[in-house]
Amino acid sequence: MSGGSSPSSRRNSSNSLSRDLDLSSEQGCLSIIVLGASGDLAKKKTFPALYHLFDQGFIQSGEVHIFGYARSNLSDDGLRERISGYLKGAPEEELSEFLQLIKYVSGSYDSGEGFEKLNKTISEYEASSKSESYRRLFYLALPPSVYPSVCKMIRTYCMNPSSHPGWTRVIVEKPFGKDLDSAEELSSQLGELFEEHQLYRIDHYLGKELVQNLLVLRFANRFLPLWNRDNIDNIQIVFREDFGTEGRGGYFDQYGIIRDIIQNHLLQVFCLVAMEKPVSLKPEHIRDEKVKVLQSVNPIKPEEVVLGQYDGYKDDPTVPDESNTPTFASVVLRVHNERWEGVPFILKAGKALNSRKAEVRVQFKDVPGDIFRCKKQGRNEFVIRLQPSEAMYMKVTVKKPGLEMATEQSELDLSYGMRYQNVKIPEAYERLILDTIRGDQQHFVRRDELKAAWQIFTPLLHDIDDGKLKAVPYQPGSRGPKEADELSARVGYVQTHGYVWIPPTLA
Ligand SMILES: NC(=O)C1=CN([C@@H]2O[C@H](COP(=O)(O)OP(=O)(O)OC[C@H]3O[C@@H](n4cnc5c(N)ncnc54)[C@H](OP(=O)(O)O)[C@@H]3O)[C@@H](O)[C@H]2O)C=CC1
Ligand SMILES: O=C1O[C@H](COP(=O)(O)O)[C@@H](O)[C@H](O)[C@H]1O
Repeated sequence: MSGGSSPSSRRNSSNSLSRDLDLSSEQGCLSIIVLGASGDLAKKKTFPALYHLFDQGFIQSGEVHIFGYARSNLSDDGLRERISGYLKGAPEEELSEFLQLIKYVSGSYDSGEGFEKLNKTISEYEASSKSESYRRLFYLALPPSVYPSVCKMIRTYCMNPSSHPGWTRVIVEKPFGKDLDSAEELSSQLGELFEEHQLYRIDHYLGKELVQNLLVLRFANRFLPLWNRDNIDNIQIVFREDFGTEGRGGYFDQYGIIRDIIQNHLLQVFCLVAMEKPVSLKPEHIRDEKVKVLQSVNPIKPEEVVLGQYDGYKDDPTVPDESNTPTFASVVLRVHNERWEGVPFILKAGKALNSRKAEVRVQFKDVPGDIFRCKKQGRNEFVIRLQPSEAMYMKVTVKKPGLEMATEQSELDLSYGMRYQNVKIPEAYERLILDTIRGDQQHFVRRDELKAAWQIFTPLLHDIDDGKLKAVPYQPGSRGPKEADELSARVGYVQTHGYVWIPPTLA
């Protein structure tokens, strides 16, 4: 938690940034409305992200007001108290200044009454602000089942008044549907109410520092023409969590790990790893390339899928005894294009495993004409660790220091904790909310991208739902089913043995 800077110095830093980014067209009175304000996501992610934006001067008193909306009967102070529970350690003065920006409005998600009241509260604040333009940002921290009715209410009662310039934007959270048909239905319902440029489909992985860095890494460097089937043998995109579905079994059981993690978070990472260079950094150019690569993915072969369910998952009373929902999956994607033909992309995610990490591991082919017996040392691997402890490292074979001409594996290492010691890496939600305020859709999922993503996974998901593919049991705290490592080996991944990393020290 940062602190210590005075509100005026925070404002100055924000002003200079605004100037650099030429955000003058994005000024005026800003209302941020968090729908589902009493819920988990709002408490744990949305309000803390708003606080951090405030703390850094990106949103400021006098310009912004925050409204919480939910069914619960709460007072302004009641909501503020809940939020401050998740902002422990924040300097008291700043926290209290931030909390004073928050108002609570209670109402249901499907009746005009509550939304009329909400609109009235926002309008009173706007009128008192004396601003020319009004910006309204709605954040739906809600279950997707209520998106259509809530969006209809926003459209009917709460749009930015046409008498004032400005905008209305809506952030929606995943899951966007359960399969291709349901996602398309949801997209059509929302599409009838809002234009695509007003909708921000959030995938918080796109707000992570090293995910955003993928584009820079690939397209701002000269050494990565190696990034193709001639040099790369296989690529793994891995998500591991060392805790189970604790308390979320009821939700999780309806979705499973493929819908929860792979179809969205890992597939977005896949897009950035596999797509071609966009024409420019314009959001539409980037998203065009993502759609293209998604459309080049071949149908998934059932023999290139391993599903697992950890022992004890069904002990949760909200999970049915006969559940076949996977808590672990390893799925091989194959891309039918000139760059990637023949290179397996192994997308692997699991809960209740032996470690927590998310990474991209690019494994290169064996060295041809191997005079140094490199094969024994292991292949070159380029690892981009998204979390925890952000890092990029390339495992390389080098001469072992000494008199002998011996080799060993070492690493070219960019550990963020070492290289950027005084830099605070922002939370994903912080960035993405700021992007929405600025109208930058680069890191949000476009409708056709979502459709292409569901097209890849829907046949597999239907087979799982129909019980045609079974989840094998695995021990909590393990690596997951051994069948997953066997699948990786079968499609070409060669595990390196004997590599030991010695963390660098400052001395
Ligand atoms: N800057 C930094 O912070 C750096 C840190 N390191 C650290 O050094 C250690 C070793 O690095 P590295 O070799 O890259 O990473 P790991 O040893 O974590 O993993 C190497 C690969 O082996 C796989 N693997 C692990 N166990 C098995 C198994 N039993 N069967 C089959 N496959 C297996 C992993 O799969 P899976 O992903 O499924 O686990 C992964 O693909 C790590 O702890 C790493 O974080 C190294 C370099 C730089
Ligand atoms: O979207 C989700 O992500 C979290 C993991 O997010 P991370 O930023 O901590 O990696 C996961 O626990 C949850 O099941 C899923 O819905």
